[in-house]
Amino acid sequence: MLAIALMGVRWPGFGSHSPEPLRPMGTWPPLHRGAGPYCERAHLQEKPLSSTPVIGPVIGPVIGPVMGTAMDCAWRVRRSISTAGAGQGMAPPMDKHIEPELCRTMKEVRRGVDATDKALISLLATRFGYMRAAARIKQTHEEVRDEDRKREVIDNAVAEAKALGVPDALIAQFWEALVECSIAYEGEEWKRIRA
Ligand SMILES: O=C(O)C(=O)C[C@]1(C(=O)O)C=C[C@@H](O)C=C1
Repeated sequence: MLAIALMGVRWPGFGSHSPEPLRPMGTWPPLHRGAGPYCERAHLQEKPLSSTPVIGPVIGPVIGPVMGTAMDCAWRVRRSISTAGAGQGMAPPMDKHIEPELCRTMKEVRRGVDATDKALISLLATRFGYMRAAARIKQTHEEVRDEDRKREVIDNAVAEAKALGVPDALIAQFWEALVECSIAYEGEEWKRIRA
């Protein structure tokens, strides 16, 4: 048994479901920008406990399958959390979630969607704050709608979507609606401040 342990046999079940091979730090290929702020540093994670060589063969066969699942899940959540918002100053912290490519159940997917939506709302709250600022700064109500700037904002979003590999036609539609909502909000705000 000791000989097997010293040979580095892995703890059965621990991390055995991991869909990606673990690589030593620094050996991962550069991530496509589409990986986004929440996985930018994912490849810097240390190895999970699945690599523990000594105790594995002794008690692993007994508690491995149960603990393995729990540890694997915990590792995937931790891996996501520890990378949330990495390197993106404006990215809000995200609730516990598992990165999309690591999800295996709809429960995990929906938890990720809910966490993402919450972060998006936080960013939208910031954006609408800038609309209130614009409403305060613009001297006339006619200035609220600026078609040139609207075009520029949508073009920026489309360019970013292309860079991230997101369907840019959908993003263009999305931003059209977003800027129109922003104009409506800013217009109401402009009037409210001066009423
Ligand atoms: O840049 C502005 O002037 C804004 O008020 C912001 C904003 C936007 O949503 O980004 C809103 C209204 C304008 O038509 C253009 C852009």
